Amino acid sequence: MSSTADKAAAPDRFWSVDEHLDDILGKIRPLEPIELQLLDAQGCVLVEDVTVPADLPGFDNSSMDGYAVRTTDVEGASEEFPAVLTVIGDVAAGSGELPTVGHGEAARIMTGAPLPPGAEAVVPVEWTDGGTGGGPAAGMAARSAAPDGASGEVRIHRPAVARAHVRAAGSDVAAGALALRTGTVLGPPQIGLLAAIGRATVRVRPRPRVVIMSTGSELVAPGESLGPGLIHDSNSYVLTACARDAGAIAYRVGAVADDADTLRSTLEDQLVRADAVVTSGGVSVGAYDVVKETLSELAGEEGSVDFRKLAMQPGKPQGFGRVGPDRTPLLALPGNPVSAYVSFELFVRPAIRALMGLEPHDRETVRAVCAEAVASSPEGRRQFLRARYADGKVTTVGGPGSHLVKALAEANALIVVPEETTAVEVGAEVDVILLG
Ligand SMILES: Nc1nc2c(c(=O)[nH]1)N[C@H]1C(S)=C(S)[C@@H](COP(=O)(O)OP(=O)(O)OC[C@H]3O[C@@H](n4cnc5c(N)ncnc54)[C@H](O)[C@@H]3O)O[C@H]1N2
Ligand code: MOO
Repeated sequence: MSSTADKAAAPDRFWSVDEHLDDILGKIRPLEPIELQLLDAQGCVLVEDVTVPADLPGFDNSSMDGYAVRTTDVEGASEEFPAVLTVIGDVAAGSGELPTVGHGEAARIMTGAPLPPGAEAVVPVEWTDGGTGGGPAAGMAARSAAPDGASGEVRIHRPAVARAHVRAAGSDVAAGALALRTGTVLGPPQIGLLAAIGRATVRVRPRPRVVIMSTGSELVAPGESLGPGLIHDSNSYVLTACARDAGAIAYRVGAVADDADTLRSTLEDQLVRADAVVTSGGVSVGAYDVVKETLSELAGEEGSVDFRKLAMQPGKPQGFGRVGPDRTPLLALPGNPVSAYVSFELFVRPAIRALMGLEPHDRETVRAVCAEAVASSPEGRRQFLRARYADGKVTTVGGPGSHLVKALAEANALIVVPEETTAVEVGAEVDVILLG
């Protein structure tokens, strides 16, 4: 990592990709935990050990629709010589009052219903006549259509061992056991487990609120017509989508004009709802690069943002700092659309994950064979080429131009050409970041 003294000594030096990322991650702390409703906690990191308050399942219950019986009553039963039992009633899922099954008796029972006292096993309805007096039943008639099914006689065609088709209380997880350990990322199955054990809320690190601001007086919102020299603002959309995809709650701010006062006041307004701010555009060396101009002048309570050149392509000009009274992290990305996207992947995505208390890096990098040559790559810069990866092979899509959004939309990977490599031959192996 570069010290302040290094920077003062060489203000124009190129930062490596790793130095810039280290600088960002070194200054980002995970957000303070809060209690969230289960569904709001999806994708978040748990910050408590969750123990199971009561057995799951909470009671012995049937795993099949069938008949709850005593095993001795069905010993030796067959289709030819069925055991004939008196049906004493129904036990449906949710039944609170249970009939006691005595000798020579059976209760018709539904999947998930509590095993009634006296019964030792469940015989699936397909192994009975379903109370019809005919051959093997395919299922039970609906209670609404045949209320008498809960009475009369049933012929059982097979014997049953004790506990057959019975799910024991606590067989999923017992009371007092650890359900989920602190640090667990809450995906759908973990949320399901929490709900099953009765937890309505959990303590997690929240999703960061990320404000996305694109800048540029040439930008017009999609859906609006273009005047001369104007273009549609795509960066704020792609970056908002990226931020959501990374796990953030993203707030897209419409394009801000290249005007220092507007930028400053918009930023001030947005800081109240931001755990991080991402800007695009205005970080290069032009006369209208207002982000750089405005944010590099911040001082004292306003925080500070450092603008630097990175040894990468695309994504050379970048800014990073902390702004406002809460020292909210701000990442200023270059405006070229591909540069903005690649910069998000490399720097903002890990930053969002760090705010959530997650391992910053989640994109998989694999080795792949280049199916076509890369004619040239700038020496001293790590190049990220848009590509399609499949079955161990990778092919570039589009060229290296940072404006090629169609090719970006076709890519599923980035080829990483190292700083010292200036060309890649067909058949050579390269690192490929899979974009997921
Ligand atoms: N003389 C130099 N010129 C440039 C250099 C340099 O080193 N010397 N660096 C180039 C590189 S590399 C990049 S990347 C860009 C970065 O420029 P800015 O961050 O200042 O971005 P802008 O000038 O605002 O825009 C660049 C380009 O991208 C388009 N753009 C911007 N915002 C959006 C948006 N929200 N949606 C769609 N397109 C957007 C904008 O119209 C420009 O075409 O600077 C190079 N120049
Ligand atoms: O670095 Mo720029 O991001 O090459 O187009």
